[in-house]
Formats: sequence, structure tokens, C-alpha cells
Amino acid sequence: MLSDDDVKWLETPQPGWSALRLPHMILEDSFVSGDSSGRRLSLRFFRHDPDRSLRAKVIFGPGTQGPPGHAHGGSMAAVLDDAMGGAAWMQGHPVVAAELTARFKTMLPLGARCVVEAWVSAVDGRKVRVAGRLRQGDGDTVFAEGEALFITLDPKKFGVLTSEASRIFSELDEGTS
Ligand SMILES: CCCCCCCCCCCCCCCC(=O)SCCNC(=O)CCNC(=O)[C@H](O)C(C)(C)COP(=O)(O)OP(=O)(O)OC[C@H]1O[C@@H](n2cnc3c(N)ncnc32)[C@H](O)[C@@H]1OP(=O)(O)O
Repeated sequence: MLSDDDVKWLETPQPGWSALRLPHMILEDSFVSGDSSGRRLSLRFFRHDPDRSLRAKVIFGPGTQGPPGHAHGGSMAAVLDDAMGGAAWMQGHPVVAAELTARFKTMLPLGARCVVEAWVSAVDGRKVRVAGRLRQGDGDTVFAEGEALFITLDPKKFGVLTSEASRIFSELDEGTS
């Protein structure tokens, strides 16, 4: 469903980005990243090295349709949720979402190449506030913005994921990924 050019675009980091090679156990059944058919959501995650925030490249396939020819708002909110959660995990906060706000600014044409930016905006004890933006990949049009409150879980209950996350990010720091 995706063209070779689309796949190449998805997998190519922009300057200052490092590719996050996420383990199969996270990706295979993920609601957001688990479809490899190209019909629904196609994503690749990156770290924005200068500030260690998260970037993702994403293409909304025909199976994400809401208004004819355009992405469903729930699919955009799900992408923002995942990216904002990922931004918190990337900074060492093992979290789940407690509250999420999405503002839909411009209708998103199916098949468009998009970039998601997500960053931790504040940490207060277990409360981690994260913001995000879903925009055109090669322009300034913003399709949606998000803000969310995530709550840190007991790392003991998520030991495997937490140690896997540390491994992934230390490999990025060593430049081996
Ligand atoms: C390997 C690494 C890869 C990295 C790169 C990967 C990229 C890909 C990763 C994808 C990453 C996941 C992204 C998906 C994120 C989801 O969508 S998670 C799924 C949706 N969320 C859920 O199912 C959560 C359901 N809710 C719960 O489980 C529980 O309510 C919670 C959130 C854990 C909180 O329960 P709790 O631990 O008992 O905490 P509790 O004592 O009630 O509250 C703690 C504090 O938070 C506050 N709070 C709790 N809930 C709320 C609320 N809704 N509103 C306001 N305040 C609240 C409380 O008031 C309290 O505040 P203080 O009194 O301390 O001031």
C-alpha cells in the first residue's frame, strides 16, 4: 500500500534525529504502530538529539479515514497519545495517560507525509505533562495539537519495559544504533 518512496521517507531521519529501534514486543500488537500493511497508520520513531524530545514520521493510510479522503480525529489523537507517552518514556518516566486534550486545526489528507513532535513540558512528582504537535512533513501546516497528563507507574511493575527503554537509549548515546 505504501510506495517504496514513502517507506524510504518514513525511515530517513532528519538532521539531528536518531532512529529509535523499538523491540518487537512493543511494536507487534501496538494499536498505533502495529499495522505493517500500510493501510492504517505507518510510523517510525526518532529522538530529536538536541533536546531529547520525540519525533515520529507518520502516514495516515486509507483505513484511518474519518471525513472522506481525510484522517479520523481519533486516529490523530491516538498518534499524539502514543508520541506524547513515548516522549515521557524517552526521558525516563514509565507512564500511562490520565488525561488527553487534542485540538484539530486542519483536515489531514490521507497519504500525506506528516511529522509528530512531542516533548515533556513539566514534571511534578508522579505527574508528567507532555505536549505534542502533528504537522505537515514538508511544511508548516499544523493538523492537530495535543496536551496530556501522564502518571508515573511503579517501575517495579514495568521492569522489563523500563530496562529495555534504558538499553535502547544508552545505545543511542553510544552511537551504536
Ligand atoms: C521502550 C521505550 C519506548 C519509548 C518510545 C516508545 C514510543 C511508543 C510508546 C508508547 C507509550 C504509551 C502511550 C500510550 C499511553 C496510553 O494511552 S496508556 C492507556 C490509557 N491510560 C490508562 O489506561 C490509565 C488508566 N488509569 C490508571 O491506570 C490510573 O488511574 C492511574 C493513571 C495509573 C493513576 O492511578 P494511581 O496510580 O492509583 O494514582 P492516584 O494515586 O490515583 O493518582 C496519582 C496522582 O495523579 C493524579 N491523577 C490521577 N489521575 C488523574 C486524572 N485523570 N486527572 C488528573 N489527575 C489525575 C491524582 O490526583 C494524584 O495526584 P496527587 O494527589 O498526587 O496530587
